[in-house]
Amino acid sequence: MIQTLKQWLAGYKAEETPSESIQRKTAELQKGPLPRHVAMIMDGNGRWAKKRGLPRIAGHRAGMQTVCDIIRAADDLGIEVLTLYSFSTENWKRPKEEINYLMGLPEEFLKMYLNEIMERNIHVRMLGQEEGLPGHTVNALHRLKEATKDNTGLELCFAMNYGSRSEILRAVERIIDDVKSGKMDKSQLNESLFSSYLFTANLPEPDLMIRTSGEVRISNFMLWQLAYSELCFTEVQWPDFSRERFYQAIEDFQRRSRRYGAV
Ligand SMILES: CCc1cc(N2CCCCCC2)n2ncc(-c3ccc(F)cc3)c2n1
Repeated sequence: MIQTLKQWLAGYKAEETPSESIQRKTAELQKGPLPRHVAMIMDGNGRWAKKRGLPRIAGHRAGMQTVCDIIRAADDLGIEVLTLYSFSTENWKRPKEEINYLMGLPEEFLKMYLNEIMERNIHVRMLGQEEGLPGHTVNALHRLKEATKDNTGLELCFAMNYGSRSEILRAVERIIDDVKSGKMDKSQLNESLFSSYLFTANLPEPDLMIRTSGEVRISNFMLWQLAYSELCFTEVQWPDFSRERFYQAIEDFQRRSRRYGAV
C-alpha cells in the first residue's frame, strides 16, 4: 500500500532506454508479421485504484504512465498506427470530479511528453467529436495536433468523446447531404467510400484490438473498422499492462492464422 502510494506520488518515470533483453525481444518480433494498426480499450483503471484503496483518479494517473510505455513499445516495434480509446461518449455519465480530472489529462500528456513525441517523430490525431469537450482540453488537443502535423512516424490516435454508433450515424448524415447536394451519386457508395466518412478515414483498419481488465465486449468502439480484426482480451488491468504484455499480445497475433472470413 505504501509502495503503491509512493509510486503514485512519484508520478511519471523518466524515459527508460530499452534494456538489451527488450531490444532483443523487439528485434525478434520484427522478424514476424506485425499488425499495421493496433487499437486498445484501456480498461480497469478505476478497479485498479479501488483494489489499492486509492481514489479512482489514481488509476487514471497510473494509466497515463502505461499509455506512454505502450506508445514507446509500439514505436520501437514499428507499428504504423496505435489507437487508444481514452474517453467514450458513455463516460460523460461518470462523477463530475472524475470527468474534470480526465479532461485535464491531454494537457498533462502535452506537458510531460511532447518533447519525446517530437523526438520520436510521432503524429498525433484525435478520433471523436470536439463538441462538448472543455475549451482547455480542445486547446491541448489542437496544440498536440499542430506540433506534430509534419511528423511522419507512428500515427497515434486518441479516441476521445468517441462512440462508434454516433460515428456511423454522422457518416450516414454526411453521405445523405452529399447525395442531396449532388457532390456524390448514390451509385458510387461502397464500403471504401463509406469508410472515408468515418473519423478513421485514410487509416488502415485495426489488425489487432486489445482490451484490458477482463471485459469481453467491444463497447461501441470502432464497430465498422474492427470487422476483420483479431481480438485479444486480457485480465490485466490497464495500469498493470506493460511493454512485456503488449509484446505477448503481438506474439499471440503472430501465431494466429488470419483468414479474413475465407476457409
Ligand atoms: C480525456 C480522457 C483521457 C484519459 C486518459 N486516461 C484515462 C483512461 C485510460 C488510462 C489512460 C489515462 N488519457 N491518457 C492519455 C490521454 C490523452 C488524450 C488525448 C491526447 F491528445 C493526449 C493524451 C487521455 N485522455
